[in-house]
Amino acid sequence: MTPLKIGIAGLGTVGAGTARLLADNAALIATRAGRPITLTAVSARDKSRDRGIALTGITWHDDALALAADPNVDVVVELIGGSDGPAKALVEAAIAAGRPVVTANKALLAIHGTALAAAAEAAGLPLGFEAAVAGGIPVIKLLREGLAANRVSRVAGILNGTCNYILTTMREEGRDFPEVLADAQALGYAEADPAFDIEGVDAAHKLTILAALAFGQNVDFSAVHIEGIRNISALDISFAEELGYRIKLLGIAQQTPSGVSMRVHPAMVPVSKLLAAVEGVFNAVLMEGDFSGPVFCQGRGAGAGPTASAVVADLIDIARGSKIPVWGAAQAALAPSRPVAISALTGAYYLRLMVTDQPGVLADVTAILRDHGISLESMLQHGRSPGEAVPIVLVTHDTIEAAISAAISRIATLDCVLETPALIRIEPK
Ligand SMILES: NC(=O)c1ccc[n+]([C@@H]2O[C@H](COP(=O)([O-])OP(=O)(O)OC[C@H]3O[C@@H](n4cnc5c(N)ncnc54)[C@H](O)[C@@H]3O)[C@@H](O)[C@H]2O)c1
Ligand SMILES: N[C@@H](CCO)C(=O)O
Ligand code: NA
Repeated sequence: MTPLKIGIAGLGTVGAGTARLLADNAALIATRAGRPITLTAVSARDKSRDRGIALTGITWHDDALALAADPNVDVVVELIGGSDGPAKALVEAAIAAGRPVVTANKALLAIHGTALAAAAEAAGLPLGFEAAVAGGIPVIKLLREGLAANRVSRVAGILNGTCNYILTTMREEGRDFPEVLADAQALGYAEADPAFDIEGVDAAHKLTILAALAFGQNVDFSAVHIEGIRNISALDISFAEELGYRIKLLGIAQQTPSGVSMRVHPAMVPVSKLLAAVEGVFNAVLMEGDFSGPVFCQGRGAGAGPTASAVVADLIDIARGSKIPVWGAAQAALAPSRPVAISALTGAYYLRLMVTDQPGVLADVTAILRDHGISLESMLQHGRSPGEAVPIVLVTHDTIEAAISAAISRIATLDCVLETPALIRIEPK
């Protein structure tokens, strides 16, 4: 059978992992794809680096753009990364040259996904991106194909392996944030700039992609409310535990009467929920279809093996001649997104204050909450240290975010409040 010839740009964690998988499972892949999938060309920065993969007989291009024009390449696999620059130029050039593209680049798709899909559709070419969201979990296929008959009301997930690994390790081992981040980088989980992980941007790229598929809308990264995990302290992790929650960085896209609300932020997840038990580098996504009911999937969200698994799944689809629309419907059928402001969100909140331990503090704080119509479910304070700084935790009943934000702005100005208050949204029980 004629092989499908692959050119890979970028031989880092994912690129080298993909080359390894194509070699190690070649016979099985050929059987399932109906023909061999063969690596014929690569482009990377450093030709002399040992990546543990054999590159003999494979064409080396110093310029990744040359892959798009190489007559010995049928499919271009973009594993460089970055929303613009060489990754975007390569994907555009490959489509213009009539080559299908597979990419793991969520930043590129979240920002330029509409234009790239339009170009691919006009050229009648597949554009695969299973690896871009939740690594080895086949969540793109699940939403676009498995749940294609459903009206989806909500997608919620743990979408960043680095953050979940950091939060899990901080809780289990009581280690500090920077030290655990260095581990995640060494394991190949983090983005080239790990700020994308810890600031929630990477999870927001992935949520943008999931929301486009789930709600039949164009990608709209700018509509996502984004908060990362930089300010999550060991103190909040331990209070969460005491209250029966785990702190997770969640990405949530939800249909509301006024549009699709999209947000990424740390959340207190009740320990009884499936998402609370997803630990380490694992990702998970919970989807609600009107006929399917809830669908939950879990797997490794980052790292060479899981991500390569998703890249090669897309290559097998292409070898099989699959013709699935990039975003699950013709480009013309997709709607613009209708963003919903975070201030309109309703839910319960965890509020932790560092205050001076003195009479009247709680009365001042609760008076402000009362003035904003916010009622309390519970309160925690441990021990007494008169005149010293102590943490107090307040858990609210459901309230509108605009009210709690306004209340916190006032609480932060009280003399007895010593630090910026910590506010964490609570997922429903
Ligand atoms: N690491 C993961 O777990 C993971 C998981 C899912 C998706 N991704 C995505 O996969 C892509 C690659 O990530 P990675 O972790 O392998 O990154 P990486 O930094 O390990 O690898 C990227 C490689 O691209 C090379 N490169 C840079 N500019 C180039 C150019 N102009 N031409 C050719 N090569 C060039 C770099 O030298 C580097 O080796 C990114 O889009 C990332 O977001 C990564
Ligand atoms: N940096 C990403 C890689 C997987 O997309 C993560 O940690 O989840
Ligand atoms: Na995936």
